[in-house]
Amino acid sequence: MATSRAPLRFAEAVSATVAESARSGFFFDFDGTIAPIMRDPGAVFPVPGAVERLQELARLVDRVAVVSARPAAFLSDRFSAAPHVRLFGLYGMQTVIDGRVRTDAEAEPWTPVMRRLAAEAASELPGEVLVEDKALLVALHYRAVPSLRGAVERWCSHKAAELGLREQYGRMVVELRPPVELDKGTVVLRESETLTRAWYFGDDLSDGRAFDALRGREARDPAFMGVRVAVANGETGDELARLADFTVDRPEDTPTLLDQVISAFPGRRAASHPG
Ligand SMILES: O=P(O)(O)OC[C@H]1O[C@H](O[C@H]2O[C@H](CO)[C@@H](O)[C@H](O)[C@H]2O)[C@H](O)[C@@H](O)[C@@H]1O
Repeated sequence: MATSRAPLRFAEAVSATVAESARSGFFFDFDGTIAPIMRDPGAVFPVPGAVERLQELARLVDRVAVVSARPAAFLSDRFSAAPHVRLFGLYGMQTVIDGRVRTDAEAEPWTPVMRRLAAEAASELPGEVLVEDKALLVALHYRAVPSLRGAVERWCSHKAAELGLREQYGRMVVELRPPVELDKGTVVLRESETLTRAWYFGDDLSDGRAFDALRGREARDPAFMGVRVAVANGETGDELARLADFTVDRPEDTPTLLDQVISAFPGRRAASHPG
């Protein structure tokens, strides 16, 4: 099921992780990686078995985290049954500490700008564009009408230049966000500082930053092993898969791959799959 894309063999990656479990970590993107892609972002829940696998892994290694563009409150709701899983939302601009959402101090002052931007998007763009107002981020979805991609991209480029914002392209979505130096790569780099093994699972362009962060760390520290797992999909193309050590075909396969990891720990069986 897992396909090796590089010299690293899956069994080697697993045994090296088990051998250094106290200094190992697993990091997961959410949408398209451990959750299905759907028309309505609000209707998305993790694939069957994902929450249980992440919680199980969190008992076995130093840390497990979800690193997503979703708001931290959304992640908190979806992972309420996995209290040991760390949650980083809005590309690291939010995190959940002791059950409370904390927002990055540099990003927070941009809230009024981003709220106004969401209102402008709703009034200036065609009604078929779904405006997802995430308080500090505005996501403009054209999944319902893919032919609106050009109009959405032009509007975003214009607004980014006018307001000094950053653009992030994704799966039938363009996002505008404050110009703070946080992304999935900076989160993973910081969170894996004390680790010698770190796995990252992703499906989209923004996940490339996390893959790059692991590569960079490997280059600086020969004792460090990064493991990149891509969830293949036609929308992102093969760009991420080419950078990955292993690929799975769809989010529903991620828990199955995690079963292979979990069952390698002494005395462990994977959590039973509810699906
Ligand atoms: O970092 P992620 O957790 O992968 O979040 C990336 C974006 O995911 C969501 O959009 C994507 O999934 C939607 C639901 O399946 C789908 O309708 C949309 O076309 C995809 O782009 C989320 O709604 C965005 O806010 C995230 O930026």
